[in-house]
Amino acid sequence: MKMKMNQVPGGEFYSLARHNSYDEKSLPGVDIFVCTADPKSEPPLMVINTVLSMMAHNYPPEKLSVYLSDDGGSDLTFYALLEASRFSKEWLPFCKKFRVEPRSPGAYFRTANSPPLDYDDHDHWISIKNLYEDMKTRIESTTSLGRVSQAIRGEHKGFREWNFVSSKRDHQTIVQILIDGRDPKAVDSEGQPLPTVVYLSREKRPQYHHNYKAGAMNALIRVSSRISNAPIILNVDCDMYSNNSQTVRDALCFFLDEKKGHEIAFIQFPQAFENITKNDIYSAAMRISMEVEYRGFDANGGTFYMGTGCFHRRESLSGKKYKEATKVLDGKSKIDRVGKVEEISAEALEETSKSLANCTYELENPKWGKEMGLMYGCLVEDILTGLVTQCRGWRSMFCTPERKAFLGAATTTLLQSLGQYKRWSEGNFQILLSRYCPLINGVGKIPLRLRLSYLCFELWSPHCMASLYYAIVPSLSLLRRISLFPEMSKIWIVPFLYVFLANRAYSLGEIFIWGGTYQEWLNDQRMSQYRRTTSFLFSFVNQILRQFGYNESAFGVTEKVVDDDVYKRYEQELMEFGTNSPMITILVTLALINALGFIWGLKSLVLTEQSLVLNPLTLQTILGGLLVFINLPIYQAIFLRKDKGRVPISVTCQSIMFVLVACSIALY
Ligand SMILES: O=c1ccn([C@@H]2O[C@H](COP(=O)(O)OP(=O)(O)O[C@H]3O[C@H](CO)[C@@H](O)[C@H](O)[C@H]3O)[C@@H](O)[C@H]2O)c(=O)[nH]1
Ligand SMILES: [Mn+2]
Repeated sequence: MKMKMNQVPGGEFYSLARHNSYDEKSLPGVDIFVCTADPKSEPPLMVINTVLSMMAHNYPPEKLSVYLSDDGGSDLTFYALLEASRFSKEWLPFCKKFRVEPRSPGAYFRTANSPPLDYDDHDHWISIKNLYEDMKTRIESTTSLGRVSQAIRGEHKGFREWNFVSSKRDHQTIVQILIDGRDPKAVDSEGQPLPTVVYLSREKRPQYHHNYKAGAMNALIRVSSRISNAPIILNVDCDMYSNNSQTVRDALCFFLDEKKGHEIAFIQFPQAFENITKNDIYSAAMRISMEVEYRGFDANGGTFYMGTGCFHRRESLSGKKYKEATKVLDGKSKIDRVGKVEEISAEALEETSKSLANCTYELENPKWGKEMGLMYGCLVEDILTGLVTQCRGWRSMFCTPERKAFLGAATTTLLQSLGQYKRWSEGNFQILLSRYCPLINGVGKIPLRLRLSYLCFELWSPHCMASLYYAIVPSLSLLRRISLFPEMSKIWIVPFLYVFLANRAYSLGEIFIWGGTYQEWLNDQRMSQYRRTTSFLFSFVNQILRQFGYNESAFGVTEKVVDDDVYKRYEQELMEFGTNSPMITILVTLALINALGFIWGLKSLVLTEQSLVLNPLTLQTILGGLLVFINLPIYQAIFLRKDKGRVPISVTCQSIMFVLVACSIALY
């Protein structure tokens, strides 16, 4: 089910051109939430580049507020945001003047080395670039120092809050309004109003569960409702900068549609990444998912919420059912300065909104995380929240404009990628086993085909069983010449060959149609196999243990930076195995078992008189050969590579032990 851009089932929505004719004054406010969790894994410079790109959307600034949620509770991030709020005074007019795209200064200056030819204001361009470079140097040196100097601390009252912060997991709520959109003095260098910018670090205490990103989002929803209370919320991960300044208007085309707009709870833009290598070695771009599967999902009754690049109607996040929705979005903004200045000062506003982000708030209001806001207790809080919203009667949409709306950082090492898939598959499996299981809970609420679409993801984890079976049993059986498949001459071979060949041909065709390479397809096949035998296995076991109360789930934040030499290998598309980890040990063990099985299989094929067609081990040996082919990068990393990304000797030794055990069990 392939659909072109914004092609909506039923086609009830108007075209994107509509936003040009919309009355600017009546546009609704938009609150943008950026989440960050750790200044080490998510460098403050990257975070503020995302914030700046969000501020620079082509949208009336008095209707825009950007909130940064910092679960790292770090003054380094606060400092970077302070720098960004100052720089925005130059950056926003600059973006307008030079029609900059993308509006993340980091991304823009990485590619644009000189001013666009049709502008003669060369000096202005250079001066802004220098301003950015200086800011970058200051932020990076402070970050690498690991603390904010006394001189800088004197620059803003907000730093005083860190006198009371004992650690990332133990501190009070910090709310700092760095740019107060209501303040007539909050203007850029051209005298135009600036969007509101707020730093939030919710309270954390060791005795209270903080519910990871879902907890952060819920604190943001409440604090923003006190400060700007825009009816539309956009949320992005801190690495996902805006690549298209029109995106807010694109999304509003749907929300503001007179006939159907009020039905929509959220509009999801695809995830896209700026650091994908030519052949996408870790299959991180998810090309086919984004281009084909998610559009099909949408056609099946609604897209799912991917946690980033998603616009929400605030009402739908406050637990309202679709039936209770208001029809018209409020065009008035709390931050409207036309004619009035709200009586309450920024300091007072900070004070009163703080309690909304305290740990005890949710104890007194236990509906949060269950009926209100994002859902708690699931490693894919986004998917579950989207599903629950759809079950409350709301619609959702997948919006895929030609120019990518947001660009983020894809994982750049094997372990990062496997770890991310572990979290995703575990979260999805959690949903399957929970009372929200769409197959049961969705009955009468969402269409069967949408329920089945969710199921494809929810069954990832249990899939490990089949994959492990095929990766282990046929190879070990070859050692004892036990035949598992029919002979090539028998008719029963047909279903096996059909399933195998049809699936490969189909996926290869798909990749080609959507502009991929053969090597990319191969990498995708390889990564699927690696994920199934590691990520899915771990998530499966974890979740089963959790069912019996033995395990707690933790949201491990994906590293967004790696060492230079690791990154160099990523760019050369060399797989990174250089860490001592159970996942790598499993991959190496399986690869060695496959190699042994294949060699034994070949030997027995060669040594017998029987023709290949009649030999009962032929298909099994071919399967072994394919597995060996899939595992080639692993053999290289064990035996041939010398760089730091090779398989560590200790991992190889451990794996050999496991292989010996497996072979002895098989042989005796
Ligand atoms: O306790 C936490 C943990 C994470 N985050 C933020 O959540 C975002 C996503 O985390 P990341 O480590 O980048 O995970 P990914 O696997 O890349 O995230 C995908 O999958 C998650 C669910 O597993 C969704 O929440 C994300 O939006 C989606 O992009 C980042 O901005 C983090 O700063 C928090 O704010 N608090
Ligand atoms: Mn991420």
